[in-house]
Amino acid sequence: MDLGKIERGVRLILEGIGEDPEREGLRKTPARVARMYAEVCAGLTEDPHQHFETLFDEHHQEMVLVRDIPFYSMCEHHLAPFFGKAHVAYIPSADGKICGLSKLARLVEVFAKRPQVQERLTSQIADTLVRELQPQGVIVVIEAEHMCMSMRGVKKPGSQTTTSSVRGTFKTHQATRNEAMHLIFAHRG
Ligand SMILES: Nc1nc2c(ncn2[C@@H]2O[C@H](COP(=O)(O)OP(=O)(O)OP(=O)(O)O)[C@@H](O)[C@H]2O)c(=O)[nH]1
Ligand SMILES: [Zn+2]
Repeated sequence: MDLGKIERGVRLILEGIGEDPEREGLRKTPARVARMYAEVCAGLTEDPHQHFETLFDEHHQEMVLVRDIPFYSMCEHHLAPFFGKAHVAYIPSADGKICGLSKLARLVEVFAKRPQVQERLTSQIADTLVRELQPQGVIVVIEAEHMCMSMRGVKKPGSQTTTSSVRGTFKTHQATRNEAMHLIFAHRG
């Protein structure tokens, strides 16, 4: 990550909007923003595989669901935040390979912390789980609000975008898919 380059860019933006980057309140802003971008885009330099080096053998042939995983990402069109909740479910492989529950949330983080579109975020999580766990099925549902739609442009605060990526059994077996959707959404009444 080239922090100096980001700093120079932020300084140019400040000049571009007619601000004085040398005034007291803004003097450290380019450096702060550079550190912020390094943090919110840290997933670009992370390999999701690192989170799946430790797996457990457990003959659990039913669904595992972690619901309501909060995330923050950056829309790649406007570099404005989009944020919400991810729900990640899988059915372990026939030979019974499971991962630590936190790893599902870590996977969301790796792909959220980079310039994204919600559709790709959803499918990257699903496809990585397929690759790492060879599960019988995976379903990923993401609900998010996009600041580029809330505070600018079409200005529709509160609008929620839902995306899903469905693999394996969840795709071929309607009842299994319905069960996952029920577990994800039913608690909302
Ligand atoms: N499919 C998809 N679109 C997104 C996402 N985040 C933002 N967008 C959209 O990206 C589009 C970019 O459209 P453009 O017409 O190039 O940009 P714009 O003129 O700023 O568009 P407006 O937002 O409509 O003002 C907008 O419609 C955004 O709502 C996302 O995660 N997925
Ligand atoms: Zn946007």
